[in-house]
Amino acid sequence: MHVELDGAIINGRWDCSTVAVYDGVIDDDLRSRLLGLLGSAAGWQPDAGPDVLCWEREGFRDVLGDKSEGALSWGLTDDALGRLCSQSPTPGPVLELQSRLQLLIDAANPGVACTVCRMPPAALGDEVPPLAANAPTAAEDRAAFNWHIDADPMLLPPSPWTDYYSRYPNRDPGRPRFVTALLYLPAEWRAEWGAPTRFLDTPTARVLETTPSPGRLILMDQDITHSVTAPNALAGDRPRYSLVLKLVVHPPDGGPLITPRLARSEAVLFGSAARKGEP
Ligand SMILES: O=C(O)CCC(=O)C(=O)O
Ligand SMILES: [Fe+2]
Repeated sequence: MHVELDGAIINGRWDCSTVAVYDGVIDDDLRSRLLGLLGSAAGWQPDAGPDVLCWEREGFRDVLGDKSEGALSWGLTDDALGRLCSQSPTPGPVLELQSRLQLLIDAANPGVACTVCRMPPAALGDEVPPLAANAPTAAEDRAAFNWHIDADPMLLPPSPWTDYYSRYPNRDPGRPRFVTALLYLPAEWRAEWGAPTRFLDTPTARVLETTPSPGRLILMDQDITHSVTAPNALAGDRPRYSLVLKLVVHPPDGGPLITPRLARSEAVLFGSAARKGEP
């Protein structure tokens, strides 16, 4: 599935955000090794609940690092997050994920050499890690999962990044595109357990949902308003684990001013994205 939403004219150019859903990019072996990074030991049973040596109850941590009061959901401890984000060395499964994402972007942009990088600390500061994980469960306070954006190159705080690139609309041709890779990690997830990710088409208030499925990968623009939802009671205690990797996709240096694509196929237009050319 490759969907466009949030259609608008930006700087005289028709612009839409993308949500692209990929099955089969993350095979079961890589899925289970990535899930293993969210626990401390081989004996951990992911379906029984988050490993308390790596997870704690906290407010949902969005890109601003807020811990909203009273809304308790599971978040990785600082130590576990540090291990996940480490680049000395980078955990093997994360390296492999990154190289598959580069191949996927290569395939989506034939003949155009785009480069996939982690969101650098120069853009959002050291407080916002480029990797995060979620483990919503049915028992949780649903208010914990707010609508949010991950980041927007137009709304960055002053930083070395804005010194260099200034602020610009995401998807501006020739500029780095802010993209999030979201991965569903449970070994099994049934439709009746719910917990979709929701994406808001702001101009029409219509909501697009992606259904969790083992190893399913979502590539999405970071400026889309979206939210996690909690599983429903049929899921029991089972957490719906997801891994989130914040990326920037650079178009080629000095080449034609293009916007890197997130999928090769033609997009289905959702909500306001279908309004192109309307008065
Ligand atoms: O797990 C999900 O459905 C989305 C997670 C998310 O939006 C985030 O961690 O920023
Ligand atoms: Fe998010």
